[in-house]
Amino acid sequence: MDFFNYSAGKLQAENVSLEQVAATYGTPTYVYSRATIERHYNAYANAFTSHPTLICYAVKACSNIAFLNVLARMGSGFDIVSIGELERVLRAGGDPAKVMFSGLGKQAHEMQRALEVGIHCFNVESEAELFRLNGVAGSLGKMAPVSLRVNPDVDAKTHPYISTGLKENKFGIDIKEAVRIYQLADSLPHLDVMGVDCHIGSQLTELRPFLDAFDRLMTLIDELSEVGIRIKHVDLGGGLGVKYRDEVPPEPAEYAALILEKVRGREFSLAFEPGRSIAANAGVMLTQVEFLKCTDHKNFAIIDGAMNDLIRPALYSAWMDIIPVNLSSKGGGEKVYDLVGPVCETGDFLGKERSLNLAAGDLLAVRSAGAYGFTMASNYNSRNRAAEVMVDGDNAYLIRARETIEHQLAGEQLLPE
Ligand SMILES: Cc1ncc(COP(=O)(O)O)c(C=O)c1O
Ligand SMILES: N[C@@H](CCCC[NH3+])C(=O)O
Repeated sequence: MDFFNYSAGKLQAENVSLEQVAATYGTPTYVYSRATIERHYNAYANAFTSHPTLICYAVKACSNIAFLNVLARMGSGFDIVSIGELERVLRAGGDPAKVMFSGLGKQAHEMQRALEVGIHCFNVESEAELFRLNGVAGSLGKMAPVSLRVNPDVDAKTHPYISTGLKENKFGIDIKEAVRIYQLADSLPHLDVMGVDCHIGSQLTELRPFLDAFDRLMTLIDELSEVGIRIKHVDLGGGLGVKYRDEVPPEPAEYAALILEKVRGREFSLAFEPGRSIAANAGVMLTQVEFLKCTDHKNFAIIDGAMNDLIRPALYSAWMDIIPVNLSSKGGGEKVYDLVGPVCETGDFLGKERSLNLAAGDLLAVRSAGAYGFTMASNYNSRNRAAEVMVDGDNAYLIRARETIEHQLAGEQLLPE
């Protein structure tokens, strides 16, 4: 079911008119649907009821506090990669005991804060990080719960920039080295070896690579058991893809059925870190056409949303669906347009060669923008970052005001005279 639907030729999110949202809050604006976030989270939670499983939403996909709060109220855990993300989770009412701390460059102060609030587990990616974590935990008189993120060397068959589980990628510990490094972790006095973790990439549209990675982790777990190391949880990371155009990604239930088949008789619990599959299709970005510029070679629609607001098309050549908010445009009929922003870069486009009937002032919705949209936004060209709105049934709530120049200038100073 899609919560962004047309009613009488006008696009709505749940029962709220997006034209009204744009009139109230301006553009560009991200709009999320609470019901969709809940439905996507439940698709995971309900799929794994037969085995102890922790769903840790990957905060990097969309880190708005209201968005996180919707998930926290449902009992979700969280996968974080920085102290900033941890503070957001705490502010949103998330339970620190359900937080996984991923990322390959954790700083000592970040480890300290995470230990103080009592997170579930650190996913450690190198020997050097093990030593640092052991030192920080020791200085606090605590034991740090750890998993090693192993790199299982499987091809996720996704875009090279978002594939993370191959041996040439910077992530994780080579699975061939893993037993030795687990023994090292086990010997350090302030580390408590809990689990094994992997994350092989993002926007995967096939289950085979996940299953191959899982099989490799099972072999590792058996090897660890032979040397007396018992694994309590297996974290398979995130990565399940979504439909942007014509992809047919597997549902969490299909993924769960195959994994649950493999865990039968095993004692460890499971964890997952889905980001995109919860957030992407729970959000759209609204943008307005500023000008049309038609030349002999090309037609451009210059819109007020740009690469600083939504970088995925520029960074990965990602195709995002762009649809009119009001189907009755005053434009003179369909033409093929490149939809470009005002930023001074040729790569500043949100869509190319789209057939649309457009007039200046028309509103457009960029679909599937809930994940890696606002969180990757910047102030490039000193543009203010967009507003964020959450639709909940009949109501729309402003959950982050549009940035202002004053926000941007705060903290900057001139040199003394
Ligand atoms: C360690 C880790 N976990 C979870 C995720 C979330 O991935 P996705 O948004 O593809 O579900 C990522 C991002 O790819 C990641 O790097
Ligand atoms: N940001 C990326 C995915 C990277 C996932 C984070 N490890 C995207 O928009 O597709």
